[in-house]
Amino acid sequence: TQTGGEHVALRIRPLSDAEQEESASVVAHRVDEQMVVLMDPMEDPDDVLRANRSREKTYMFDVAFDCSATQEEVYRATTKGLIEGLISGFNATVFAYGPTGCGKTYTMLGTDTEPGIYVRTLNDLFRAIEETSDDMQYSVSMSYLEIYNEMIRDLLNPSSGFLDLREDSKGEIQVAGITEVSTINAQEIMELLMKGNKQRTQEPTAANQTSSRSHAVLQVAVRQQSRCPDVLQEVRFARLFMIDLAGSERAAQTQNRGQRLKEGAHINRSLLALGNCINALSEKHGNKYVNYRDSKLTRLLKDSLGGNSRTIMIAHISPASVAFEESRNTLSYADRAKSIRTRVKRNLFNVPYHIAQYTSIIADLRGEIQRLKSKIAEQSRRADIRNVQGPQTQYREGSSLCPAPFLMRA
Ligand SMILES: Nc1ncnc2c1ncn2[C@@H]1O[C@H](COP(=O)(O)OP(=O)(O)OP(=O)(O)O)[C@@H](O)[C@H]1O
Repeated sequence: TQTGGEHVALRIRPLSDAEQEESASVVAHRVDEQMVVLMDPMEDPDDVLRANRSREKTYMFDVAFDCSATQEEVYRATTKGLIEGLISGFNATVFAYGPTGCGKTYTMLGTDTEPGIYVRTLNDLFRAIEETSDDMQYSVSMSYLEIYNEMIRDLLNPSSGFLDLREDSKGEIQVAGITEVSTINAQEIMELLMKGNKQRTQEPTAANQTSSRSHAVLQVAVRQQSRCPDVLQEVRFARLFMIDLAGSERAAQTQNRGQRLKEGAHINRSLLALGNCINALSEKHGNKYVNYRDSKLTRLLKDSLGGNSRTIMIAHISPASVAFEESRNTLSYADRAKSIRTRVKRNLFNVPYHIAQYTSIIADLRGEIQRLKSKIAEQSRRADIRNVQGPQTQYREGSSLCPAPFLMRA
């Protein structure tokens, strides 16, 4: 068992064209590797009387990035470290949080030329598996879904309708009927994810032309088993969730009406439930009751948030003055997430063997017994021959064939 601290990163994206056109100033700055300052755009630096009412605030995270950070740097500092644990049976979760248009999809999926965390993680996972595959046998499967208005859709097979969450016999939450893909070709995966992402419910909002209205969840399951057959076969199983959350802005702030307002309410329900779980989990001595059942997202993430998983949150903000309120909300949400503590244990279990497998193991063991029996028989036959020859040798004392020690004893 390991105690994993919540790992919270913050990424500030570059000013967008629209923000530049609005002549927005930059109010969010990365001070150093961990510190971020959000300045108050309303503040007049010459107004000494109001200086102590400033809303300027600094925040500390495990790691902070600004617009100069590359996709590789963000991946290395956040997610890369999870892979070793994943192939040893530890669950992990990475989620991208933040308001619409602040770079969540860019960080997670990225572009063809600047791929994000999904593909980089899978590439390194496959490489790590290849390096240990002499002794271990792995199977990897992937699924990609969205949660939109509290309904689950398979992004790899959108025509399959809405899917249900079920709890399996081990108490783990599974999505019934989801498409599972097993491929270790990174190019193929990127194509699948790009295609899947196009199936996401996206609509232009006032805040983002191609705003994702849903939470997208890429789930990777890794199953590992020793290559040598044994009656009690140990199996390690781990799940990695990589989640691109829907925009966290309040419905009212994006001037949404009708359907958009309803979506906003559902998105907020999931994010509120997520926030409530984070709050409950981060209270040191207070109420430890965490209600995961409040939304599909928190039910699916039950193990990741409070239970058995290493969790990384990458919060995203715009640097622009016009986004001050949203950035402030995001920074304090991410700040609260820092105090979650999870206990992570390796997922190990023994597979109950099928009768046919027992029969083949018994046949193998019989063969092994037979081989050992004949080896023992051969050895005792040789020993008998030596015993018969031994005394004769001793009687030939003095002869040139007699070994020196016998001569001396005589
Ligand atoms: N770090 C970055 N560097 C360069 N471009 C970026 C960066 N972050 C975001 N962008 C660009 O900003 C735009 C909005 O980003 P993105 O779609 O990732 O936002 P989002 O947070 O996923 O939004 P939504 O919640 O609406 O889906 C995209 O055109 C994206 O390419």
